[in-house]
Amino acid sequence: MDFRIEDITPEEIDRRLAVVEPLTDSVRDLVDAVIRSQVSDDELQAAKATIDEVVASLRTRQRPGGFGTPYTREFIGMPWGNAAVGARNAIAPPLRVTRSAGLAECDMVLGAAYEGPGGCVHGGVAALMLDQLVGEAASTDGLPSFTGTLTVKYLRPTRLGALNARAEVTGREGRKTFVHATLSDDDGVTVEADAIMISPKGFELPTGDALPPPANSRADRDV
Ligand SMILES: CCCCCCCC(=O)SCCNC(=O)CCNC(=O)[C@H](O)C(C)(C)COP(=O)(O)OP(=O)(O)OC[C@H]1O[C@@H](n2cnc3c(N)ncnc32)[C@H](O)[C@@H]1OP(=O)(O)O
Repeated sequence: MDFRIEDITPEEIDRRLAVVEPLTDSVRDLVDAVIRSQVSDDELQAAKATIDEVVASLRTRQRPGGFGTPYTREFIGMPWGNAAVGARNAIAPPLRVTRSAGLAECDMVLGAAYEGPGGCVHGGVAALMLDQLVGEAASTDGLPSFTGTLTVKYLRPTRLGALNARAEVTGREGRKTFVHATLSDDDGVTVEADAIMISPKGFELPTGDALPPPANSRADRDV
């Protein structure tokens, strides 16, 4: 797993987020617009040419590989490429997770970009959301952990739209943390998951303290 220190202040984090979050929002909006657009073929082709120009301009300077999760010297993580929460990742809804001891929760709106069966959330997307939540719940004591096993049970179709996800630690055994998670709509639970999360062998925080919550968005930073 890549680990790098980015020696910046909380103010600099906020400044960078203020630039990238609106950009990512625009790209997210673009994805939705392309899926649902009913303009003519000529207009679609013109849009492609404009988008290709923007992509070429962004590619003039690129990071090799993924974004990774840089940490400040105070161990504030910046998982900005993360597929569920990343501030620079338009694939992420993005989730805005609230955490307390052994608990992680978030509201989200999953639109057209997350469709599997017509009008419903893709099963893999539901699993992605719950995987993030179980990871967040298991990590609230400060130790990061990997998903070892994630068992997902789809109780009924999840309609696209407003949803809530919740994960709660149910037990710990050595390096293993057990977590139960649910995805719900207004009528109740649609998907539930159980996870066995494993902390890496010999991993200790350099400070011996719990990690502060990651800085995924300006909203998180305001908490
Ligand atoms: C805040 C951040 C949120 C991030 C959320 C995102 C979460 C993710 O998606 S993480 C990415 C997906 N997961 C992965 O890529 C993990 C890949 N797997 C691995 O790296 C390793 O197999 C790992 C770390 C899980 C376990 O390896 P290792 O530490 O060597 O395990 P090992 O020493 O053999 O076993 C330790 C214990 O865990 C158990 N265990 C090991 N692997 C698993 C597993 N896959 N499932 C369940 N239990 C397991 C063992 O049985 C053992 O239990 P016991 O102590 O009772 O005997």
